[in-house]
Amino acid sequence: MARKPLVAGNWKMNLNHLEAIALVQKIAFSLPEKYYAKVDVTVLPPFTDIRSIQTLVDGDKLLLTYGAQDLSPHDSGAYTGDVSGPMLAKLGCTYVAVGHSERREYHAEDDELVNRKVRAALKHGLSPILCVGEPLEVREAGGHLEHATAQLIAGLKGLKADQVRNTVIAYEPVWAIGTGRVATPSDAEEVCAALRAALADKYGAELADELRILYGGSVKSGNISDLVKCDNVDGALVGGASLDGEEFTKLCAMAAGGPLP
Ligand SMILES: O=C(CO)COP(=O)(O)O
Repeated sequence: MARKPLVAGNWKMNLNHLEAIALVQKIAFSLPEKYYAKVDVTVLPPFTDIRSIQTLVDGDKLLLTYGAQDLSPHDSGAYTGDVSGPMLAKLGCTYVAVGHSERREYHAEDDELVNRKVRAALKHGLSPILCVGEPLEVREAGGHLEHATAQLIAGLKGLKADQVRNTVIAYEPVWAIGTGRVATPSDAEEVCAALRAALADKYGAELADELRILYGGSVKSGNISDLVKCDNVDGALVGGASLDGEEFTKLCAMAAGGPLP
């Protein structure tokens, strides 16, 4: 089955709302509309930027979507500093990243919490981008397939096939994030294929075939083509390169199969 690639720009803790508007305008201006037939493009800004982006996307009827980098497992209540699924849904978010390795590391998020966040996202009509991936020592010890697969299964625990249909998986090896050390296409394919096999095992081949599995970690316009040529890599979760409008636009065009005119 041909899955439409998705390129998601994870801005992390960068860009205020004015800078966000400028970047989204730049992407909208630089990526011709016809590319959206071949690639879905989304940006995941900090929470403080989302309302501004919503206004711009709605007002100018832009074809890109947007989402958030995290959400609370709760719907509302005394959870100082948290932002809930209903709040993000109300802002028109399509996606929300869950279980990014930076959240797991700096906020001590474990698989159980990640699973609750995946459920919260799905409950409110948001597509979770469930991030999995091994640290360097696990890769060096040869445990990367087991590690990523275990995180995937734990993140989706208790969910039925119908519920996971709107989920996106992102394989992001920790050693490739922000290091300039991109996984080789065959490394990425090996893990993404194993993740799809695990999904097929649990939910059946038909659903596993539909779900998009992204690769993330030092993706740039110069290496995206070889990654998306892999059978089981359906796009990218992009950090640093998503902050530069020109570079990100080029990257999206390459993911769609060709350079910009
Ligand atoms: O963490 C990432 C995306 O979520 C990857 O970051 P870089 O593209 O900067 O390596």
